[in-house]
Amino acid sequence: MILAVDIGNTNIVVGCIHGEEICFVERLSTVSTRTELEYAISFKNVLEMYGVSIEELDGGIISSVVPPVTNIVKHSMEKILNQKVMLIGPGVKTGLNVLMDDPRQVGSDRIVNAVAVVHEYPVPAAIIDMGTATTICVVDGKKNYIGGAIIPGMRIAADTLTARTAQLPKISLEAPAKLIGKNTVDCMKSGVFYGNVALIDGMLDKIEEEMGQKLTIIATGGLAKALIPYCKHDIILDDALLLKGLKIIYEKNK
Ligand SMILES: Nc1ncnc2c1ncn2[C@@H]1O[C@H](COP(=O)(O)OP(=O)(O)O)[C@@H](O)[C@H]1O
Ligand SMILES: CC(C)(COP(=O)(O)O)[C@@H](O)C(=O)NCCC(=O)O
Ligand SMILES: [K+]
Repeated sequence: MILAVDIGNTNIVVGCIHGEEICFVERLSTVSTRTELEYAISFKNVLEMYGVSIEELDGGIISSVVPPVTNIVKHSMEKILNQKVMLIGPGVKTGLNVLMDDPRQVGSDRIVNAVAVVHEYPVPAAIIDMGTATTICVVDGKKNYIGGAIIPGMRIAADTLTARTAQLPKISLEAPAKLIGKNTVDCMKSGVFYGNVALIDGMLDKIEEEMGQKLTIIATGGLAKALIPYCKHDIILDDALLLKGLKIIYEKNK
């Protein structure tokens, strides 16, 4: 069994993978002031909650898009596992052909998601990751990573609307009953929520147009579950996509 960790700008996703089976997926907040010990205690607690003992773990792997937190988390995992932990980055084989101006610039979460997709789903494919940012990544019919888009995440969009105006309150991110809002809060919720639904559908239409073919579409990330069911495209929800990619990369490099 391996301990797989994905450090995002809002949350650290933690999971254990045994063979092909994802045993659990949980989230801790990404907090740059937390210490190695504090993260180690959190990881130990999560493992204990799911009845996983340290002896069952063969190793660990991390993907991070938050450099200031990467080493703190890496060292905390090494403390628990008592061995070196693999970090996605230079020198780690992913098997993915990244056709970008500078492949090193691409966020490791986007690479790892794409590795899982080419392994598990028909290509060409588009991956939507709705986290702090909403990212779209496109894999072509030859399993090349060819690019995508980076969009302000739904929480960022809502919070910026609140922060940069005098009269707009902080809102939660659920779908209001009607698209045409009758009060400030419902108007904001409609704009942010249904606006993002339209954005996803619109981007997918345009991407399929540019590619000249239909794509398999897979969505992941903390906000996907709530929003994707409202989209008109056929979209597969896969909460564990990144963990699956980490497992594949771990096996390739161990
Ligand atoms: N289980 C959940 N249910 C609803 N919203 C969630 C859940 N998990 C995360 N979120 C929301 O998703 C966003 C972060 O998504 P996540 O994929 O964890 O981000 P990142 O990878 O950027 O750290 C936040 O706005 C958070 O409030
Ligand atoms: C685009 C991101 C900020 C998304 O991060 P997240 O929302 O998962 O926290 C991250 O993948 C990143 O920092 N990428 C580097 C730039 C790039 O991918 O081109
Ligand atoms: K992410």
